[in-house]
Amino acid sequence: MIKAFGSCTEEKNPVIESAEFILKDNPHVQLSLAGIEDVADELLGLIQAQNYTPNTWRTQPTHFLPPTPFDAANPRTKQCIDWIFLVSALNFSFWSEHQGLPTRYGVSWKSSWDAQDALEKGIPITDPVFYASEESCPDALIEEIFAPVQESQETISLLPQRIAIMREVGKVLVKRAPNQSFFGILESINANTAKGHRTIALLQAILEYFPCFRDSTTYKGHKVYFWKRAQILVAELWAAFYPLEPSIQHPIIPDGVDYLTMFADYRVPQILHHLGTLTYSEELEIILSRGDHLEYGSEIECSIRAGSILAVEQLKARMVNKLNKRGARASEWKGKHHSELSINCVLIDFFLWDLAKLVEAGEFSTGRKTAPLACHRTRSIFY
Ligand SMILES: Nc1nc2c(c(CN[C@H]3C=C[C@H](O)[C@@H]3O)cn2[C@@H]2O[C@H](COP(=O)(O)O)[C@@H](O)[C@H]2O)c(=O)[nH]1
Repeated sequence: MIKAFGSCTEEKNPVIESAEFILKDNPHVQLSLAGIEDVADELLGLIQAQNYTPNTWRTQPTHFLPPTPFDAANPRTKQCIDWIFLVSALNFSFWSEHQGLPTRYGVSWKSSWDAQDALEKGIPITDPVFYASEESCPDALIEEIFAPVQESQETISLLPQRIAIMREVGKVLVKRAPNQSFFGILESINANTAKGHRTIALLQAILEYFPCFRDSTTYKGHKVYFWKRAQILVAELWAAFYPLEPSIQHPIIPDGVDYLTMFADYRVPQILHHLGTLTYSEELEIILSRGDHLEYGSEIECSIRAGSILAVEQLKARMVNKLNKRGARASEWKGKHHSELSINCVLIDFFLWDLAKLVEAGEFSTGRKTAPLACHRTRSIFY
């Protein structure tokens, strides 16, 4: 049965099918196959040189780390899973009307993304029972958490929607999740789903339980799916709990993330275009330079996201091919913790996102002749 929000199919992620439909004869966005070929080489080189692995996730200063080795009974494990869940629910629309200026929105309170800091201050921010309730976690506290730095001339975008999402997802967890935690959902899926199907079942469950994760729209009369936040939730859980020892099976995402596509936001498309994997129409380039807003679900907005999904699929195919050709899949990966690592869209996406941030901060030069075009401006709860 195809559900209103879409069904994960075993054969192919519907996000890829949607992107293919959108990109066919698309007047605004096309893949540059020559660019993709070169960038695949370039990225492989960078990923290997930097020893970039799923464990790199652990090096981000704001990430709340789980205990190692994995310990289901350690309260921090549940807290970490619930923190990743909450952050993924709120992981949208941070682009600023004041891009590049000191007046842009910046969060003043460390606790807003730093769960460790919040917990130390006695705010149980990872606990759905706490944030589902207006009594224990009033709107005013959420506003305070997202309050801007003094020099900022804007507040966080879509604050009412963020508050509504916290209540919505919190209430679902409190009512329906075993142990009132996302960890309960995860454990129940892993226990009740056949081997090889658990990642898909998890993605499907996220879409079923939480309407605010259903990132889909209609393109030329056809239902299309992007599922950015739902997929990145699975991916961040995978990266956060990626074992430090290669011989150990993944404790919570045992079937891996090969099923997932990249997460179509506004930052990764920007770097993919800058690197030369995508070509844009003149009209689209003008729209981006002018900073025009693009409606969620509009044809151009769908096209940008679809282009990024397929560019990363193509990059992955070429990178895997190159590794296989070199016979290097197992032997040449000298990751810090892993001698064996295969490329997937999640790793490429995370690497590109981090790279985009370095380029934006002027800390890395891609050697391209022109600077990146501005990212596209869509105000949406989905990315
Ligand atoms: N495709 C993709 N999009 C990502 C992320 C992340 C962060 N993930 C962490 C996990 C691994 C990485 O190492 C990161 O530390 C955020 N976003 C999206 O970007 C936008 C915010 O951008 P800006 O306004 O510049 O801060 C917003 O739509 C947000 O949802 C990612 O990884 N992939």
